[in-house]
Amino acid sequence: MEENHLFPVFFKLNHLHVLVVGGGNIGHEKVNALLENCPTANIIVVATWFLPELTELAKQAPNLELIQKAFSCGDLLGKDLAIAATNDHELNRQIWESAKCSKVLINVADTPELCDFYLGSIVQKGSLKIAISTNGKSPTVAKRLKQVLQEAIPGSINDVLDKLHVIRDRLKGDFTEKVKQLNHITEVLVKKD
Ligand SMILES: C[C@@]1(CC(=O)O)C2=NC(=C\c3[nH]c(c(CCC(=O)O)c3CC(=O)O)Cc3[nH]c(c(CC(=O)O)c3CCC(=O)O)/C=C3\N/C(=C\2)[C@@H](CCC(=O)O)[C@]3(C)CC(=O)O)/[C@H]1CCC(=O)O
Ligand SMILES: NC(=O)c1ccc[n+]([C@@H]2O[C@H](COP(=O)([O-])OP(=O)(O)OC[C@H]3O[C@@H](n4cnc5c(N)ncnc54)[C@H](O)[C@@H]3O)[C@@H](O)[C@H]2O)c1
Repeated sequence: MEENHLFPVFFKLNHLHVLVVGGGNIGHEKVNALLENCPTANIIVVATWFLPELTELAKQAPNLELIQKAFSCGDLLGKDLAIAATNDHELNRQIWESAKCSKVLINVADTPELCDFYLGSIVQKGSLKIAISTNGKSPTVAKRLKQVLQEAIPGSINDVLDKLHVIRDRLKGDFTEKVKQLNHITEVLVKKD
């Protein structure tokens, strides 16, 4: 069976600066995904035109800026992550090349082979977040699995996390002892009977 070699991490987008090139359907979809996860994400979108939905989003999101212009290499200055989401395949490749020169991690929406990272399908229940990837094979299956998990995981998981957080802060003793106690308290979560 082919393995998925992607390494998942959870970025703090309010600590980073993201450039999105393209403000059409996919640019809008990607910005929406970023903001749903982090409403205060620092995002600049550069595009020759914008979907009205994006213009609306920019009125609400405090750190989302839209700049109407054609892409130039300088747009990557000071950015940590970039998403190339224009409808011009050759331009997306040029944006990738510029990002590589600037050591900016990039997602090229129409070319998975060029992506340094993929966006995942995200399940959210309060503090809990699960990211799903199909190795780029079927984003639609990722979306469906998200729906299944969103239904299956009870909302009460957030109370469990809040309580465990309090207990974790209160536990005394050395690290090994803490781990032992936390494993004991949470045993019930994996017990089958
Ligand atoms: C998970 C999600 C996250 C997000 O975007 O936020 C995401 N795509 C979503 C939806 C979606 N994307 C597409 C459809 C149409 C049906 C279909 O093609 O299946 C639908 C379904 C829909 O919209 O209903 C089309 C599509 N997608 C890519 C290509 C290019 C190609 O494959 O060549 C094309 C063809 C374009 C064309 O044909 O022109 C590429 C990628 N899409 C990824 C992520 C990365 C792989 C993730 C993984 O490992 O599974 C990767 C590799 C790169 C990236 O974009 O990061 C989000 C689910 C949102 C949710 O959870 O609700
Ligand atoms: N990864 C995914 O999830 C996914 C899903 C579907 C489609 N796609 C791919 O995404 C791409 C974009 O599709 P779309 O529907 O958003 O296109 P679109 O036509 O809706 O939008 C194109 C955007 O690119 C901008 N643009 C074009 N030339 C530019 C330039 N020189 N400088 C700056 N901005 C420029 C336009 O201003 C516009 O905002 C397509 O290639 C499609 O194959 C990816």
